[in-house]
Amino acid sequence: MNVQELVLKLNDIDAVKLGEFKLKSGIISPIYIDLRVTVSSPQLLASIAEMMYQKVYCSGTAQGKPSLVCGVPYTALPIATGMSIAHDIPMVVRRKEAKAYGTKQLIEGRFKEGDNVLVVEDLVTSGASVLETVRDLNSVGLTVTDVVVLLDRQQGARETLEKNGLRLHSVFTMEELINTLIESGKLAGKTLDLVKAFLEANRNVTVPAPAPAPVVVASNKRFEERAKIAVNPMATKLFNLMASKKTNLAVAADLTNKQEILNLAESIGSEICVLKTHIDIIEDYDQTFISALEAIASKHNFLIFEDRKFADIGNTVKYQFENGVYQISKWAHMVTVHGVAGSAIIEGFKDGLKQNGSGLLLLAQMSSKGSMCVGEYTNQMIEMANNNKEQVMGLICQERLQSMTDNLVLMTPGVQFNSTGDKMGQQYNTPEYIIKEKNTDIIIVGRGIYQNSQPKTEAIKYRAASWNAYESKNFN
Ligand SMILES: O=c1ccn([C@@H]2O[C@H](COP(=O)(O)O)[C@@H](O)[C@H]2O)c(=O)[nH]1
Repeated sequence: MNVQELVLKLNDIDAVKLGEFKLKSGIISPIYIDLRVTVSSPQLLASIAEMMYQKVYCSGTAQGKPSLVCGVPYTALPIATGMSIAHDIPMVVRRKEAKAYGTKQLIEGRFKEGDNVLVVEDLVTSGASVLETVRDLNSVGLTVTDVVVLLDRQQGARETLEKNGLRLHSVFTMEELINTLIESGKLAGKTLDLVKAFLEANRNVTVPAPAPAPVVVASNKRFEERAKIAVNPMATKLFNLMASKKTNLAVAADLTNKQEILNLAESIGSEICVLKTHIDIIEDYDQTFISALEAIASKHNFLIFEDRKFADIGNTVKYQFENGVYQISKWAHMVTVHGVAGSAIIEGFKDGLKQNGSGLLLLAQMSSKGSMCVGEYTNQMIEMANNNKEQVMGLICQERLQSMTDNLVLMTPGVQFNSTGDKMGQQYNTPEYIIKEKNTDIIIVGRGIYQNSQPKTEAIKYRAASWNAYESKNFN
C-alpha cells in the first residue's frame, strides 16, 4: 500500500474529520485525524504498523533495530503492539498515571538500563505527549533516539523533538494528506481554504517542558537522627520510640467492641509503635475505654492514633477535635487530616494540639483503588506539611517522594503479606516493598493482624519484616 492509498482508506473509515476540534495544545483546528478508529480495522492497523516500521528501519536514518518499542498511550498502543509482534521486538508500556500502590511501575514490562526504545505515536502536533513518554522512559534508565509517527501535522513537533535529541520519522505529513484529499476530490472550496489558513497560521506550536517525573527516594538518616530534625514534638517522640523499641509497626484496631480492642492492644502492645483507632466505629464506646487504652499504651510504650480524617472548615474541625462525645484532642497523640478544605483547616487544630503535644498526619496519598490523592494534590499536601511543621508531624502516603523532608514521619496503610486487596477497593503491598522499595517509615496493618487467629504471632512477623527492611537500608 502506498501513502495515497493509506490516506484514502483512513478517510473511508472516518479517521479524517472536518469541522471544529480542540487539540491537546488548546488550538481549534478545522481538521482532525482520529486514528483511534483504526482498532476496528485490523488489516489496516497491521499495514500501518508495518509502514511505520519500514519508515524507520528502511530509510537508513535510524541506527540499528531498537531493543524495545513503546507506544505513547493510548491510540498508539495497538500500533506498537502490531510492530512488536510482527518484528519480534519486546514492548514496554508507559502508564499514563503513576500508580501509588501495587507492584505497578511507571514503565511496565521487562527491560534493562541502557536499552534503546523506539517510541511509537499515531500523530504529532507539538510533540508534548512524545516528550512526556520519553521523560518517563529516561527516568528508568532507558534511552530514546528515534520516534516514529504515522502523521506529522507539521506544527512544530519535528523541531521540538530535534531540540531534545530525538529523530522524528513520519509516514506522511499533513500537507501530503491534504494533497491526496484534494486530488481525489474529497477536499475543496471553503473547507480547503480554512484548512490551508489554519496550517499556515499554526506552523509552530510551542510545548511547555513536561513536569519532571515524581522520584521515589530513600532517607539516608536513621530514626534517631530524624528525631532531632523533627519540629513537631510528637514526631520527635515517635522517631525516638521507634529507635529504642525497634519497631516500625502500627496496627489498625478496626474492631467495633471496646473490650476486643483492649484485648488486642494488650496482646500486641509489645510489638508496635502506634495503635490506630476509628473511635466512631466502637458500638459500646464510653470514657472508660480511653482510660483503659491509655493505661495499656503507657504500659507497652506505644502511641495512640485516631484516624478521624478531618476535612471540614477550621471552625468545625475545632469542635470535632476538642468537643463532642469523643473529645479526641484530650487523648489522641496524632490524627489524620484531609487537605481538601485548604491549609486554613490547620488553624482549627492549633489549640487542641497543645493539650497533648500531638501532631497532624496529612493524607498525601491513599491506598484505595482510584484514589484522587495523586499528582498535584499530593504535592500540595507535602507543601502544606512543609509550611506547618509545628502542627504537622507526618504524612499518610504510599511512597517517599523527594519533596518529603526528613522531619516528617511517613506512615503507609494497605499492607498485608498474603493479599493484594479486598472487595471494596483496598490495595495491599508487602512490608518489605513499602519500607525498602517505597522508602516510607511505618507500615499500618489492620486485618492482616487482628483477623488472624494468632494476632500476637502475626504482629511479631510483621514487626520483624518491617524492621529488617528498615535496617537493611543504607544510612549515613
Ligand atoms: O489510605 C488509607 C488511609 C487509611 N487507611 C486505614 O488503614 C487501615 C487499613 O486496614 P486494613 O485492614 O489493613 O486494610 C484502615 O483503618 C483504613 O481506614 C487505609 O487503609 N488507607
